[in-house]
Amino acid sequence: MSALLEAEQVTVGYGAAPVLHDVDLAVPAGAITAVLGANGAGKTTLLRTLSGLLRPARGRILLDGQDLRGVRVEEMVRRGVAHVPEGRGVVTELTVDENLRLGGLWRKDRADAKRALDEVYDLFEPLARRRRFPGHQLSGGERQMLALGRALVGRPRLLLLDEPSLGLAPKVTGQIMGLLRTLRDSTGLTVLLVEQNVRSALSVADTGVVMSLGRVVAGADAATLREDEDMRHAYLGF
Ligand SMILES: Nc1ncnc2c1ncn2[C@@H]1O[C@H](COP(=O)(O)OP(=O)(O)OP(=O)(O)O)[C@@H](O)[C@H]1O
Repeated sequence: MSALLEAEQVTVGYGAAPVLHDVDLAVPAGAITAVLGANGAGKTTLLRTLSGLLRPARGRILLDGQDLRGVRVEEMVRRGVAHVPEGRGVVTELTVDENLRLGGLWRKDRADAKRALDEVYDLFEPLARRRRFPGHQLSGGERQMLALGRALVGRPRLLLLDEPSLGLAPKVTGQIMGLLRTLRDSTGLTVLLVEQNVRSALSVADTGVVMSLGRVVAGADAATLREDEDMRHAYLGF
């Protein structure tokens, strides 16, 4: 499998002290990759760096083999990279419909933006029923659907998802994981999924990387990670 996105020897932090150290990562195209690790391991920082929100102090990020140095976040979106941050980022004062339309505003092909919006309503029936509801009236699961749906309206090639299961009932988490699989299979979507919920992440992912203290300490296919008892005990807590 070829890599859609790569990090090479990336070191990055918020101030002088690095949070990520010499991180190498290859995100295979058309697959779901889970990023696992304890609190504070650097998973969110990795996602923010890959989406262009944080600039590496050293190392480089490549999309389709092209160095992303100097590429702005808006341009990343145009190139098909969508980042759904932890906390969901729904605009609570706007309606469901307005939130979803925000995800397609930048697109020149207005007819396809409309089609993508309709597809999201087909995927997320609870959103279709609540089109005119303001974001603050939605449940946690619905907000998560909305954040995901808004990203999908932009027809991304790569979805960077931070903790989509946070605060959700297991059933809703299962639905979201199932949807990621469906999108991978039907559209070839590439997903990088940060999750505390290791079991659910490894149940849906094709491959996984394990982070500890700002470093990638392991990378393997998901089945291998599920079965590696030493790894599970040392880093994954189950
Ligand atoms: N905005 C920030 N400013 C300074 N330090 C930060 C900032 N955000 C995160 N850090 C630090 O970077 C380290 C890695 O945090 P990060 O959020 O990337 O980890 P994580 O693996 O995503 O953990 P969690 O699951 O708790 O979100 C932590 O030590 C954290 O305190």
